[in-house]
Amino acid sequence: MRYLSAGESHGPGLTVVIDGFPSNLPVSKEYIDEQLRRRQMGYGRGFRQRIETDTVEVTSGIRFGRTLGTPITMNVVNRDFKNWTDRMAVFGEKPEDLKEIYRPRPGHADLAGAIKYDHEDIRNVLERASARNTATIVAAGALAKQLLEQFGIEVTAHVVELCDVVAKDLPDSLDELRARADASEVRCADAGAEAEMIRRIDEAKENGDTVGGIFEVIVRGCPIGLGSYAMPDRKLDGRLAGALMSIQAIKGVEIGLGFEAARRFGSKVHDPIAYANGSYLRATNGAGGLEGGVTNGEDVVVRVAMKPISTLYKPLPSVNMKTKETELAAIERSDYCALPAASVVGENVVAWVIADALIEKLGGDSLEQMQDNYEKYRERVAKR
Ligand SMILES: Cc1cc2nc3c(=O)[nH]c(=O)nc-3n(C[C@H](O)[C@H](O)[C@H](O)COP(=O)(O)O)c2cc1C
Ligand SMILES: C=C(O[C@@H]1CC(C(=O)O)=C[C@@H](OP(=O)(O)O)[C@H]1O)C(=O)O
Repeated sequence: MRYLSAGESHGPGLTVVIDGFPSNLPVSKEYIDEQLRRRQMGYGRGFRQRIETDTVEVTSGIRFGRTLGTPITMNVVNRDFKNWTDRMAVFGEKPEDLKEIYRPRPGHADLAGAIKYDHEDIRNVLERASARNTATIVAAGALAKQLLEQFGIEVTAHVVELCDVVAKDLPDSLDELRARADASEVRCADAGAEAEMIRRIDEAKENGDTVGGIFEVIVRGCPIGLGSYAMPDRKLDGRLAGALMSIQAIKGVEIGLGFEAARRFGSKVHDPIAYANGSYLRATNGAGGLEGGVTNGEDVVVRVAMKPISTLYKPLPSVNMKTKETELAAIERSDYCALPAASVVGENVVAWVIADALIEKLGGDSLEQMQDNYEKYRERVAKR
């Protein structure tokens, strides 16, 4: 399964085309739109989210609410485009009084992108580098989630650290964790930490600054055997890390104990194997559900680090690329903290990667064939 996406942040809209999605899956537009709504939420977002109400228009690959097995095209309109028609017109002459951007923002794609693609106006870079595009992978992930649901696989993301504030009081139950994260303005399941996190975002906003943090994604219900150790590019840990790192502003991915494993003796890292009631069990999950790049039947647990937003309302020094003079970086309307939104993006990205691995394992032409193959595979696994 693969997808391509397109669209500028303030252009007419975004498009995603998905190829290789199985046929006959009942899918709901409301579910996709709900994922898009969740992505727009979160304390610390900028004014843009008050303009947009993201929903999909599906123009191919679905008929009477079921996937056809053919390319699925989904479009999301940029409502803000109507305010940008002078600056973002697709055709026509460039206005003489167009305000161009020459002062790259440290941390954004501005400098490297302008040099790489020979652009004078940095807007030509930032429009596509923008995380506005994450709406497309969320729409794709929303389809993936509906597929995973058929196989009892669920994916949940929640914020575990924001700047220097760490969530500590987390429930054991995944349902409770999800309910609390969904009810939280920062998608954090620890109410005490949430209040402190909100204070950090306020502090950043007051100081013209920004904050990032860490979110965790948990996948429950994966069968043993998704991914493979046989070739490096088939390893599911690498595929998850690659997909998550490709989200804007993501700078680190840990699986299971992650970096902490490097600090411990092996006996305190690896998960002893037991067998009871017809299945293999682990009392611990330091591996985060992945050994050799293959799911081992435990929860897949991934932690993802997001850097603070690059655009600072109190900007850092930069260089005017026209004059080469030292000047402060440009200011674009911006979020102060987009960690809660990024966690929703991460949840949908992980759903996409897991669904892709499931299709690979079970054969992805139709839902029925996948279900038959799943039943047979489960029977085999139960005999081992
Ligand atoms: C949901 C989300 C919202 C974001 N909002 C902004 C923003 O408002 N302003 C900004 O400068 N960067 C924002 N970013 C981050 C930039 O898009 C990102 O830093 C930039 O494209 C450079 O890519 P890199 O950080 O991956 O190197 C956001 C990222 C995410 C995931
Ligand atoms: C538009 C979205 O995020 C944008 C991501 C973004 C960036 O530089 O990445 C910059 C901001 O764009 P604008 O200047 O239009 O407010 C964010 O709002 C979105 O997530 O829907």
